[in-house]
Amino acid sequence: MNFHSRELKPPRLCNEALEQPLDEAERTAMITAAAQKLEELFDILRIDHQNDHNTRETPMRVAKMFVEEILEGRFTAPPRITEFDNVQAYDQLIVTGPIEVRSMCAHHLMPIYGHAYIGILPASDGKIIGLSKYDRIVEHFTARLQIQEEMVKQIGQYILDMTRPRGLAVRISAVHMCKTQRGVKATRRSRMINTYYWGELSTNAELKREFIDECTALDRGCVD
Ligand SMILES: Nc1nc2c(ncn2[C@@H]2O[C@H](COP(=O)(O)OP(=O)(O)OP(=O)(O)O)[C@@H](O)[C@H]2O)c(=O)[nH]1
Repeated sequence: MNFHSRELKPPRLCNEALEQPLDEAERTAMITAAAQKLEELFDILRIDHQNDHNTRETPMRVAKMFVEEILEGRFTAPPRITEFDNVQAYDQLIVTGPIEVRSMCAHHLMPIYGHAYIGILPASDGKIIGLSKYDRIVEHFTARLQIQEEMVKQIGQYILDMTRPRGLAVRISAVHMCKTQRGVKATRRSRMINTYYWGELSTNAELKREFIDECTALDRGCVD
């Protein structure tokens, strides 16, 4: 699709971002084009979006929701990261979470929701990033069509590139509504949990155990 002078090539994967973030005019053009296609979809599904007061604005609403919310991470730049020098050479495990995960599954376009936990083993001569930035990074990489295995790796790789820690772990525990609301109609308590480890966290069993224990405590709300 061509918006104005710039050609917006689709990235190879649905969970990758465009080469350049959308500018305001491109964003508006994308929403308008998507709304027109959604109107066509409604026509095919025999939903009278012109006369039914409940669905009159829905194609535009849904188009906006996709571009500005659900897939926002494909169309915007990754969050700006504030780095601090690791002045005290802090080199022990830091665990942060739960961080809200709100995403959409690439196969059925159904919500994925749950929590992320991040474990960082900083390098004593490296950088420390602001705590809130982990939440922003998760928000950015989950606002795409995702599968959980790739989501943890994308989040981790970005943190790795930004901070070069000695070790890193990214864990997500989430409900996939493609499994609970349709198909096998699994119980809503059914979740998928996966963890990806890098550096010392991938080789040191004690550190892994410490990370999992902290996640379990945070998950149970044991830590105030
Ligand atoms: N490994 C993995 N599988 C996922 C994820 N999200 C959804 N799935 C699964 O991907 C599969 C989708 O492919 P298909 O088997 O072609 O879809 P389907 O015929 O509608 O399958 P059912 O969901 O079993 O009705 C389903 O088994 C989903 O449960 C994810 O994040 N990771």
